[in-house]
Amino acid sequence: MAAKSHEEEHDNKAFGWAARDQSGVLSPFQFSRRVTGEKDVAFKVLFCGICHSDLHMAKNEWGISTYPLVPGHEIVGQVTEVGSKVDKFKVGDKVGVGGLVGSCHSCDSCSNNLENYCPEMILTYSAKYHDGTITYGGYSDIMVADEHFIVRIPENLPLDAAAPLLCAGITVYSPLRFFDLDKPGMHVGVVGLGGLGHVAVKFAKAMGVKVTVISTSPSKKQEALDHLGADSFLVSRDQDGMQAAVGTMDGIIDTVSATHPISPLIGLLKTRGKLVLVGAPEKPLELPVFPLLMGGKVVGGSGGGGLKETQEMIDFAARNNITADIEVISMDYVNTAMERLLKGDVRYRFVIDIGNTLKI
Ligand SMILES: NC(=O)c1ccc[n+]([C@@H]2O[C@H](COP(=O)([O-])OP(=O)(O)OC[C@H]3O[C@@H](n4cnc5c(N)ncnc54)[C@H](O)[C@@H]3O)[C@@H](O)[C@H]2O)c1
Ligand SMILES: [Zn+2]
Repeated sequence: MAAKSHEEEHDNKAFGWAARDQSGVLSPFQFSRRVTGEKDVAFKVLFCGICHSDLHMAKNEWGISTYPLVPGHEIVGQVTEVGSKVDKFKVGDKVGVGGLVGSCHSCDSCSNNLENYCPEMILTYSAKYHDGTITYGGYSDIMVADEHFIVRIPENLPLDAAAPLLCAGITVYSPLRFFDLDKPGMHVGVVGLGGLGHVAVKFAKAMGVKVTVISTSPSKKQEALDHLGADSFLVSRDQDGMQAAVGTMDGIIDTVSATHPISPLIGLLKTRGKLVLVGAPEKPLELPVFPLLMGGKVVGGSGGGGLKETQEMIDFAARNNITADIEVISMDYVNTAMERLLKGDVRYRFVIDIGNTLKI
């Protein structure tokens, strides 16, 4: 039997924008989503952030993309239907979905609320769901997901500026907590002042940490200090400034999306300091060993976060009035937005107004 088309494999009609090949260019796409199952929550998508991962995936830079590919994993909206066994959500609730829509629920990682590290975790798009069909992300009109993967958006957060917390937010919050870089008085560096980096500054400041932004763009200095609340700003090419900061940081969150040298960053760490990589360049970074040995330093990584921690992060954001700084765009601007994102020309996250601008 021939496989059913994207439009017919499920009963609910859906519409979004998809990349068709490695050009990454997005265009309108009709597909379908499953009928709301007994543990599912269905919602109308209102806003969706554009993460740099969407760009890497649309262009298949990590070699795992399946086309047609509907990106989007910073998805927020309002619940339209819940399954008969859903008890945490009701119609009208404001909710979101981040990077994950499934996991095995029985491995060590899942048992420890780390669904993000489950070997069978299912990404929100371009992955195979339990029923064998391909998942599609939030650049689309409707969404359906198991209630376990649904996050409640606190009432006081604006939906558009809260959307990026579902990926950018949890991606930086989780390592600050796990690597013990969340203690008041500590000194943390944030490398790359983009979508992830700017919310890293906000979370770290709310935790009482002293923050230094390390960036290639001197033009971002004033805003980082005055507006985002960073304590200091280092231009990575400024050798004198970098030299003066050697050995001063307890940890560094590196959000850079392209390959870059990490030895200067390791140099900034105190003895036993930690460099945590969250940016995901397509090519490997060079790992210099001696700078690590000299000072017992640690290089680690972190990917997203589990669902319990994601809810904790967004509740923390609500208590501390943390949202992303966004540029809201219409759906048909998405390809231009992707080009600008590649050039670092956004302060600091594009969010698509799906509810008002996605038209068949
Ligand atoms: N670990 C995870 O779970 C996770 C989650 C989300 C995103 N990511 C990855 O994190 C990276 C950043 O994502 P984002 O959405 O914040 O992207 P972004 O484009 O908004 O920010 C990236 C920042 O890196 C800077 N940059 C780019 N190339 C650089 C270079 N060669 N040297 C120094 N700085 C450079 C840019 O100017 C920008 O400020 C991407 O690779 C993305 O795929 C990882
Ligand atoms: Zn992301």
